[in-house]
Amino acid sequence: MELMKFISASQVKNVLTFELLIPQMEKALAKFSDKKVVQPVRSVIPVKESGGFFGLMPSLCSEDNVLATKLVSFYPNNKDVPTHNAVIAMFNASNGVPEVIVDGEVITAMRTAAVSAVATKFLCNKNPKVLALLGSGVQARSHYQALSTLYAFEEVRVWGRTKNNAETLASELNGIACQTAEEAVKDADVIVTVTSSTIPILKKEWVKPGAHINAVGACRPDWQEIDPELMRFSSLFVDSRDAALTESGDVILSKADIEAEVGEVILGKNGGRKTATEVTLFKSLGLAIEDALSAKLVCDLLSSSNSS
Ligand SMILES: NC(=O)C1=CN([C@@H]2O[C@H](COP(=O)(O)OP(=O)(O)OC[C@H]3O[C@@H](n4cnc5c(N)ncnc54)[C@H](O)[C@@H]3O)[C@@H](O)[C@H]2O)C=CC1
Ligand SMILES: O=C(O)C1=NCCCC1
Repeated sequence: MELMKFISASQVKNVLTFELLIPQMEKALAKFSDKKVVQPVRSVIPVKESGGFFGLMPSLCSEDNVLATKLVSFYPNNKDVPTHNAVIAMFNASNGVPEVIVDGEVITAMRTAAVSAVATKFLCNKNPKVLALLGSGVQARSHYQALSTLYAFEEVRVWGRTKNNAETLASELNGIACQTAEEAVKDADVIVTVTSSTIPILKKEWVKPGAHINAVGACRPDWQEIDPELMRFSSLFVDSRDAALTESGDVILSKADIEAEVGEVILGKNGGRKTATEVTLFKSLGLAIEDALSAKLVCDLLSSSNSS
C-alpha cells in the first residue's frame, strides 16, 4: 500500500511567506465573491465535554484545479497543546483522487492574518501609524507579521486578558503592553481583535474616527467580541455574507447591515471606504477556499524547490 504524502507544519513554515500569501489570499477572496468557488458554510460540531468545536471546510475551485477540505478543531481551553489544530486534504479535481494532506496549523495562523492584511489594504486610510492588538496568542503574532509586511507602524500596542502574555508579546514586538483594551486602542489606526472572548471587548466610544478594525475572533452565532453599537456604527465588510449571517454573533446579534464582502471591493463591485472619518470593520470568519489556495501555494512552492 502506498502511503499518502503528508506535508508537515515545519515544511509549510519553510516555504510560506506573507509576501507570497497576501496576494494569494486577495485572489481567494475575489474568486469567492465572483462565485468561482463552490463552498458551503462550514459544518461545526460542538464537543460539549471539552468546550471544543470541530469544523469541516470543503471547497472546489475548478479554475485552479483545487478540490480540498480543511478539518479544524478549536479547543479554546487547551493549555499545553495549541488551541487550533487542522489538516487540509487535497484531492485531484479532475478525477477525485486524494493526493496530499497538508498540516493546517501554520496555514490557519498565516492565512487568517494574510486575509486581514488584504482587508486592511483595501479599507484602511493611507499610512496607518498605530496598531493595536487585542489578544496575545497565535493570531496576534501572525497579524503583527502580516500587517508589518504592508505597513511600517510607528507604535504597536498589545492588550491581553493575561497580563504576562501581553507583556511577553509586547516585548517580542518592541511594542507597548497596555493595562486595558481602551488604553490599547486609543488613537489606533488599525485595531485587531484576536481573542477567544465570548462577550464584547471593544467599545464604540474608544475607537477613533477613521480607524479600521479586523474582528477575527467570535466565530459562533452566540459569541461576540465587538460592542453591538460599534458593529452598527461601522461600515461592515465580511469575507462571506452567508457565513456572517450564519456564524457571527457580532453580526447576528447586533443586526448590523453588511456593506459588502471584501472580495466585492477587490473586484471593484463595491467602493469600500467612503470617507476618511468612517470606521471600517472587517468581520473575518475564515473561508475554506483560503485554506485550499494556501495549501496549493505550499505544494507548488515545495515542488519547485524539489525540482531545482
Ligand atoms: N477568522 C478566522 O479565520 C479565524 C479566527 N480565529 C479566531 O481568532 C481568535 C484567536 O485565535 P488564536 O490566536 O489562534 O488563539 P489563542 O488560543 O492562541 O489565543 C487566544 C487569545 O484570546 C485570549 N482570551 C481567551 N479568552 C478571553 C476572554 N474571555 N477575554 C479576552 N481574551 C481572551 C487568550 O488569553 C489569548 O490571548 C479565536 O477566537 C479563534 O477562534 C482563529 C483562526 C481563524
Ligand atoms: O477558519 C478557520 O480555520 C477558523 N475559523 C474560526 C475559528 C476556528 C478556525
